[in-house]
Amino acid sequence: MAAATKTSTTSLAALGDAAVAAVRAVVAASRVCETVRTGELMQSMSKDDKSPVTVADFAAQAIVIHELHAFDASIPVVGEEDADALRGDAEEATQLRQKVMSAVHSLRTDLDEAAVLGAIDRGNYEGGASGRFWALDPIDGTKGFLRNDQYAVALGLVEDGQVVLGVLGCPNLREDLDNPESVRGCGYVAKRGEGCFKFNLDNCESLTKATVTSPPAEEVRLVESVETKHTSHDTSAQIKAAANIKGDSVRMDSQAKYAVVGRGDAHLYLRLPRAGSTHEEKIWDHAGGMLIVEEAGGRVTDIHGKPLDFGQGQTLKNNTGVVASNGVVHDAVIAALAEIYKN
Ligand SMILES: Nc1ncnc2c1ncn2[C@@H]1O[C@H](COP(=O)(O)O)[C@@H](O)[C@H]1OP(=O)(O)O
Ligand SMILES: [Mg+2]
Ligand SMILES: [Mg+2]
Ligand SMILES: [Mg+2]
Repeated sequence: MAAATKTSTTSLAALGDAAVAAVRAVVAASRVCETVRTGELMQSMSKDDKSPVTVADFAAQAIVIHELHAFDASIPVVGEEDADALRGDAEEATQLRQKVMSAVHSLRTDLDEAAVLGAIDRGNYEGGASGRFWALDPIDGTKGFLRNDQYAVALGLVEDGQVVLGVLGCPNLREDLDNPESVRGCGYVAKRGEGCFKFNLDNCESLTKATVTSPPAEEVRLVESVETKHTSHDTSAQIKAAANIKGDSVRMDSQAKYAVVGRGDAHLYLRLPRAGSTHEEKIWDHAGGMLIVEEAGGRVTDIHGKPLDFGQGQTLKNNTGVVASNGVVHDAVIAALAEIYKN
């Protein structure tokens, strides 16, 4: 890799106050998640939709929203979690609540139960096409987190339906996908019109520019979900063949997939609805990651080539699936998808 030049490094402060607040909040939450993942506080439960949520999801949402509120209390938050499961005297709720408090206190001893539950529940905004709001996934890829695999703390700032700031904390991601010895704990921040930057989660004040890369067909690498319910692996194999993409395929949980495309380690991320799926993608699953890839010089659309529409409430109801790429392979992939999905 080329040595850093003056133009390829910058300070977090140069991206402005909202970026500073967002990055510091994500870094703090990433720390708490790692404390839970590697310590004694892990507990998970199943939500109504059968997806898992853990002590760390709640603690991370509390930490991020507390910090964002201190930055600007007037900006509402669309967050994935709420505190219902932590309230009341039932044994499971009490146990979970105590562990969430211990997780938060590993970093912030000043927050009491009311502050923590209140912060979590402040993430109840419905979103929409006008005004500003944060979209927060306190742990994206909870299944990956539980497998000690990839997960991300993901945050986006949406302004009149457009993502203007994106931050990802990927505590279990190494700096180089091809080097298992490389440094672990990667952060990313993108500001609309100002580029995409990477940082080490241990030092978020110093940023290095991140850009997509465009290798020959033999080296174009696909990233896709580990979970077979989240994407069609069969269809992605067909797309690779049709679009002349010949590199390897890497399966990885969470928005870490956007991060590896944005930094140039992978070149195409496909999220392809399975036949008959009625799943609407949530805005917090894409807001942060999408801007990381776009500002790194890549392209992000749905499977029909339409831009993702973040102004429709909590879900991307006007979109189907996601294609994120280095830009160069994008049109061929969309053409191949049109052939496959017409049937
Ligand atoms: N049936 C589903 N189809 C697509 N995505 C899903 C589905 N169920 C949950 N998800 C969400 O998919 C994302 C992770 O998927 P992947 O790791 O495959 O990219 C997460 O945001 C997860 O939520 P969560 O934030 O609760 O982990
Ligand atoms: Mg979830
Ligand atoms: Mg998610
Ligand atoms: Mg989540």
